[in-house]
Amino acid sequence: MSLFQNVSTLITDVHYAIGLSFILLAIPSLYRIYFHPLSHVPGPWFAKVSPLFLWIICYLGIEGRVIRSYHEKCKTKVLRVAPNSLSISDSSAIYPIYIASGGFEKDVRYANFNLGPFVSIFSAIDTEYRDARAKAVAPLFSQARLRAACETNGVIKESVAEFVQKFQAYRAAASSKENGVVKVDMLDLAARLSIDVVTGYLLNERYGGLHENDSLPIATQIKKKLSANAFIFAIIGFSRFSLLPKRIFSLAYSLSNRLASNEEVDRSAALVHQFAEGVVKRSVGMSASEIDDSYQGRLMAFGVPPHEAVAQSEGIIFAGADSVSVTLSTILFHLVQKPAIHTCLLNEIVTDYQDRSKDPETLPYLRAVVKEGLRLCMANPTRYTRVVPDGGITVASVYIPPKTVVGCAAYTMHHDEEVFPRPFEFLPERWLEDGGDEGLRKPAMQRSMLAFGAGLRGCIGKNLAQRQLYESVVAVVESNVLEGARTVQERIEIIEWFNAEIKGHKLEIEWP
Ligand code: HEM
Repeated sequence: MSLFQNVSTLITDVHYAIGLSFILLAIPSLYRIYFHPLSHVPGPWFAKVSPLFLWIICYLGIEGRVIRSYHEKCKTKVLRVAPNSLSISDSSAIYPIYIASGGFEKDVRYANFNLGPFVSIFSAIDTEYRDARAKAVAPLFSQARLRAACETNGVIKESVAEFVQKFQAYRAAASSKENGVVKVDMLDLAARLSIDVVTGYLLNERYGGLHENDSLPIATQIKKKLSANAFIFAIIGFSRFSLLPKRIFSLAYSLSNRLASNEEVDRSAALVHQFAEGVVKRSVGMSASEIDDSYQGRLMAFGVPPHEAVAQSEGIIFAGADSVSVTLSTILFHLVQKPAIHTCLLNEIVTDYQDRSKDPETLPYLRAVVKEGLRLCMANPTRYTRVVPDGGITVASVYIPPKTVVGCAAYTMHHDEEVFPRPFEFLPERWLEDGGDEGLRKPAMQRSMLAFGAGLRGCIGKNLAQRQLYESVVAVVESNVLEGARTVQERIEIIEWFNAEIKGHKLEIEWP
């Protein structure tokens, strides 16, 4: 055979191969666009043919804003975001998906959140496994126990008071430009408070976030970040892979760990692990009443072995500490940017809350501020995914067949312009009965709030988180520590992974 014949056979073979690949790709793509049981649901064509689009926006941390923009572009409440996955922006779907009869089952992506070999309350798909553990620890989140922790000598009360003292000391140093320090990072301070509250309240021993650098000069303290941060940010960061199928996830996770192996993360994870191991060790041999009083004690009394109790304790430290600190620092950030709101809040506290006889949640303006903070904070901005059971459901007149993965996202719900006009602005007044529209919007706003998720698999720590938020906002506002401050960043920018990351890991303020 001549060289010419060889080359022309090769070209023909390449043509065939390209043609064949094209057909192999085109057939499933055409099926997914025109014949799939979800072919009637609007969405961009590339999302219909492959999950790659969803994986990429998840990885890049832009899932919330991109999906919201496609809901608007396609003018639909039910959007196809992957061949078998939908985003829903209709608040009437929250009840059937998350609440009725315990809600739909979590989808397999939650297995990517397991604590290594252990399944957590959060990552469990099997509801029996989850319910047994959740039942063991549920009494710890009762309002009566929380109220006691907010009274004098209670762990929440004490931690919040120390947080404000630290804030005031940092302010004094930054105002006098001690050793060149001029800014205070509220996110870091809030993280220190939150880890101390969640550990002190649930594990009966404070991690020591607020005091870990007390021996250092104040200017050095201000510059240093919480020792558990690197561990927390590493967990947040790996959720960028959370939508991948388990096998690809494990591969991507171990590869990224190897490439980005980092001593700081290892040191930080070891510190949190040592702490959790310590509290579990000290719990072995506790009295019955002490067991009753701690998260790890209750889990072990239920039958969880100590090494699993260590992992579950690390899991709850992460779940509790990060989201509350993001929410608290978001609220404080807006109070700095809008001093008029700070003044209204202070007036309400001075007028109606001096004797501390009532529950802070009954103060209308304070409640509005906290609600608006929860709306905007985006601690968990993306879809809480669930699987449609047999029989399917109909949402906004769109039939959704069984086995479809569906989810509502706080980013889409909380930024719905029809429900929350000027959705990206911090406007607590919108929650007041006399907030300009006689409270007419309020029922729809309430229905659209998803900060803590909804139903049985909604946030187990909601009461604890809210208590800490109310106590801290009152204490900060009363202390006047924010007076005269201005924010260094103009706005809060987040990376929209399953747990949001505040860009740059800081929310700084200064006193010019
Ligand atoms: C402002 C603070 C918080 C926010 C915004 C928040 C948000 C959420 C959301 C949205 C979910 C449901 C996710 C889903 O359906 O996929 C959730 C679940 C959960 N949260 Fe929170 N959370 C906060 C504080 C806490 C605290 C303080 C704790 C515990 C100390 C906690 C522990 C959990 C656990 C264990 C679950 C899983 C519940 C289950 O699946 O049964 N969270 N949280």
